[in-house]
Amino acid sequence: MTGIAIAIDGPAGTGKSTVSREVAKRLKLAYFDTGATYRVATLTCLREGVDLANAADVAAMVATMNVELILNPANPRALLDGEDVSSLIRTDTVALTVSKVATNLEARPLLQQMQRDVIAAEPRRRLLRRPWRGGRGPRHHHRDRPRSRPSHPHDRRRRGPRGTPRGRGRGRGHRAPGRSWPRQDGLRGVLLP
Ligand SMILES: Nc1ncnc2c1ncn2[C@@H]1O[C@H](COP(=O)(O)OP(=O)(O)O)[C@@H](O)[C@H]1O
Ligand SMILES: Nc1ccn([C@H]2C[C@H](O)[C@@H](COP(=O)(O)OP(=O)(O)O)O2)c(=O)n1
Repeated sequence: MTGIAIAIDGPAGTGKSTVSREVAKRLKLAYFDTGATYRVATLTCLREGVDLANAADVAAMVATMNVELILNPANPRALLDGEDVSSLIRTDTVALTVSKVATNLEARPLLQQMQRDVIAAEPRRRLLRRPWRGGRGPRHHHRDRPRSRPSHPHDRRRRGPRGTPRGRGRGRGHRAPGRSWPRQDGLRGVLLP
């Protein structure tokens, strides 16, 4: 047996996340909020002015976004280009638009692969994945992933005219303290000691 899966279901706002975090805390598991990956992707697109109805543009942005998730159940955080966006991704603006990214059949497999990468890179502690209400996306194979960073019309704006990073002076090269699994682009998990 490789693990135990616990499903917690219920309407929004009924305490699924709270229970999941508490379970993770008590069992000393990492806490990986997969919904946060969709929320961060949505925030990124909103910030960069990407049309959420344009599946290819959204997917290109998802493929290049620089996200770190702190998997500590006592204080799970989401960092975008080093900036803590944990509160921003919970705003109504994101909540009302995140489904457009979550149902984007080009972006979804990229995010799912990133989620698998985070899980695969967390060998020492098991992960508790938050349950969610919704259907399954298409299965995605590693070989389908773009091998290099795709060119994108928003790239120039993201980098700035002279290649300056976005955020508060802590761009792509920034690494949060703690163990991390950096990728050139994309999502990574960080579990603070
Ligand atoms: N047992 C509880 N008693 C009181 N408030 C709770 C309880 N569980 C969760 N909450 C609060 O309810 C709100 C929604 O909880 P959350 O875990 O985010 O729900 P869900 O993940 O199901 O959407 C949060 O503000 C949380 O603090
Ligand atoms: N594994 C997941 C987790 C979330 N999603 C979708 C479902 C929602 O539209 C968004 C945000 O998920 P989140 O769990 O934060 O949403 P709620 O807490 O239920 O409001 O992402 C998904 O498609 N797959």
